[in-house]
Amino acid sequence: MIVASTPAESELIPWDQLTAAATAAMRRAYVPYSKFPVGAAALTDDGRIVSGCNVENASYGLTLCAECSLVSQLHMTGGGKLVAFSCVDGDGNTLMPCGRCRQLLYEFRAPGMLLLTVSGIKTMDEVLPDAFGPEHLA
Ligand SMILES: O=c1ccn([C@H]2C[C@H](O)[C@@H](CO)O2)c(=O)[nH]1
Ligand SMILES: [Zn+2]
Repeated sequence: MIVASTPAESELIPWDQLTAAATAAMRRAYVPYSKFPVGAAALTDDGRIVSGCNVENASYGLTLCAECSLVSQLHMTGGGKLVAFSCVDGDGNTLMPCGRCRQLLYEFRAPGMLLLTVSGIKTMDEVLPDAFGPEHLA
């Protein structure tokens, strides 16, 4: 199992590989409305890289963020938890996951999951403090 529990351990994460996978996924985006392609990639706790792109819809609110597609791929390719996450826009620049996607990622985080953000490598707790999760369901 791969676990990087603090930002100090982030050198264990193949960030370049994740960003390359996110960029490849971004090129598959379906974005006729926003024209804003997004790609996301994550390392799983058994060493896979899963990725996703945004898929928009004529009913704009039904748009799937890249992270939705990533979580779907996580399950379709064997499940597990996410150890590290990276997300890019159409220029290949690091992008912050939206609020809804932070919640999606929280559900499938491995302990100590790290995110590459516009302001450096952060923990899930830093980007979604005091999160609601399955542990709160009685
Ligand atoms: O974390 C995010 C933020 C935005 N988008 C997509 C949704 C929409 O298609 C486009 C513009 O918001 O970017 C994502 O895929 N992930
Ligand atoms: Zn989102």
